[in-house]
Amino acid sequence: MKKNIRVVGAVIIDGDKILCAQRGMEKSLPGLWEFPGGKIEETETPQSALQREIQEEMHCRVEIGEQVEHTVYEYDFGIVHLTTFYCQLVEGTPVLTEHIEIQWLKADELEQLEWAPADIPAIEKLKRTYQIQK
Ligand SMILES: Nc1nc2c([nH]c(=O)n2[C@H]2C[C@H](O)[C@@H](COP(=O)(O)OP(=O)(O)OP(=O)(O)O)O2)c(=O)[nH]1
Repeated sequence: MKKNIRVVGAVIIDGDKILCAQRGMEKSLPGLWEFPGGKIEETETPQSALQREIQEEMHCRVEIGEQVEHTVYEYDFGIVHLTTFYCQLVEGTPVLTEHIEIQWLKADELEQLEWAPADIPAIEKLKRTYQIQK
């Protein structure tokens, strides 16, 4: 049986732009785009895991808001349960550590990147939400 992997991702919003991060080439899903974040550890809530991951990966602190989307996607290496949350930067600016590249894009530009498959529902939801606001 495949292992279940619980993952959180931060949809960091600054004005009308969203932070996108490109995965390293030595990782699973090499070179695909994702929301910064990672696996939830045993003792963590989704929010505390997200806060820790953003601190570790981006060297900044965020305020975590509403859930954007929850998706379950079966990869060859396991079943990823991905929950994404709206976040605002409250301290520091994101820096590159383990990602290859970061980009700030508008919601309707997100689909220009090649995203990890588990992220597609969140990308579509963000695009719809943005269209309603316009
Ligand atoms: N952080 C993050 N991970 C995602 C997203 N979408 C998606 O399918 N994933 C997958 C990639 C990884 O398999 C897993 C996140 O684990 P991680 O970020 O802690 O793991 P990792 O890449 O450092 O290590 P590994 O999977 O290469 O072992 O979830 C996303 O938007 N953000």
